Amino acid sequence: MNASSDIHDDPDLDPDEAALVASAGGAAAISWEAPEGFRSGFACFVGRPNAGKSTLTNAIVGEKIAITSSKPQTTRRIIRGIVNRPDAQLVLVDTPGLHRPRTLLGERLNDLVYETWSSVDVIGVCLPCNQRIGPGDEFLLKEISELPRRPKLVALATKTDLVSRERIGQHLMKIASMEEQLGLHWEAIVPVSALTDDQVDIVVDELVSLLPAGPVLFPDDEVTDEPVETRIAELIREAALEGVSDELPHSIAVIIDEMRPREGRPADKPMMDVFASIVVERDSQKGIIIGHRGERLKEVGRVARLQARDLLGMPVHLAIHVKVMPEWQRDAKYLNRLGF
Ligand SMILES: Nc1nc2c(ncn2[C@@H]2O[C@H](COP(=O)(O)OP(=O)(O)OP(=O)(O)O)[C@@H](O)[C@H]2O)c(=O)[nH]1
Repeated sequence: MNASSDIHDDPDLDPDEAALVASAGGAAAISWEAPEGFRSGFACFVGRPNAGKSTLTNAIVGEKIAITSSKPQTTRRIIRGIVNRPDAQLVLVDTPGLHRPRTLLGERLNDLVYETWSSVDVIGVCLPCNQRIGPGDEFLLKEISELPRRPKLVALATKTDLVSRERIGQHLMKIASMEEQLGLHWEAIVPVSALTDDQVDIVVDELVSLLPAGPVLFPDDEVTDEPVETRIAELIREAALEGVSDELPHSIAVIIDEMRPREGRPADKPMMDVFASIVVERDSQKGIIIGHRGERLKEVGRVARLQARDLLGMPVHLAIHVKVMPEWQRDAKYLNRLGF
C-alpha cells in the first residue's frame, strides 16, 4: 500500500461561506403527531444501470443524497431519503444494481439488493423511454416476481424528455403488456422526467398511496439517516468518477480516514477538517486519478470540497490521498474495512 498526492485547499472564509455559516444556525426541529389516516413506509427504485434511479431519488427528496454519474453502476450503498408530507412519510431506499457476480463484492451487493427488495412496501421499476425493454429488464422483473414477499409494483417510464409523445405512448403499451407476459401486476404506470421535473409529484403521490397506514418513522427534520461521513465519501467518489475511462468506476472506493472540527476556531466560524483516501487497485489507476502534475486530483478535491461545504453548512478543509490496494474487490478483509 502506498500513499500519494495530497491536496490542501485554502481554508480561509470567502464571503459566500461566511453567509452560509451565518444562516446555518437557525434551523429548529418541528415535531408533530401523526393524524388519522397517516401513511408511512419504504420504497425503492430498481432498473437497469443508468435507468435514472438516483436522479429520480434526488428529484423527489430535493437534496443531493444519492450519487449520479453518466457511468453505469455507480450507486453502491443503500442511501435513504425521506419525504415528509402532512399525510405521509415516504422513506426512499437506493439500491445498487443487480449483476452477475464476478467477485466477492459482487455477491455481497446482490444479497443486499434482494434484502432491500424484500423489505420495502413499494418498488418503482424504472424503464427508460429512450431504451427498448429487453432481456435485462425482464430478468430483473422475474427476480422480483419470485421474491417470497413481493412488494407492490409501480412502473415508471423515465426520461420522457428524451423522446417524442408517440414513442412514450408505445413504451407505455409495452410496459402494460408485461403484466401478462411476466405474470405481474402494476399498481400504476407513470411517465416521468426527473431532469425536467415533469410528473415527479405524481410519482410521489402514487408511491404514498400504496404505503400502509402507520406512524412517522423518522423525525421530520431528517432528510437522510445516512451518516454524514458516508455522504461525503460518496461526493468524493462521484467527483473522482467524473470523466475517467470506463474500466475505472468499479475499482474506486473512498474511505473517510478522519473528520474533525478544526480546533481553535471561534464558535461562530467553525470549520471541518476531512481526511479521505481514494482507493484503487493498480498503480496505473492511481496515475489516472491524480492526473498530470496532480491537476485531476486537485479538481476532484475542489468539487467535493464545495459540495461537502454545502452539506455541512461550514467551510471544509479536504485532504485526499490516493492508495493502491490490489484486488480489494476480492478480499474480505479490505471489503470489511471499506464497509461492505
Ligand atoms: N434526459 C434525462 N436524463 C436523465 C433523466 N434521469 C436521469 N438522467 C441521466 O441518466 C444518467 C443516469 O442517471 P442515474 O440517475 O445515475 O441512473 P441510475 O439508474 O441511478 O444508474 P446506476 O447508479 O448506474 O444504476 C445520468 O446521466 C442522468 O443525468 C431524465 O429524466 N432525463
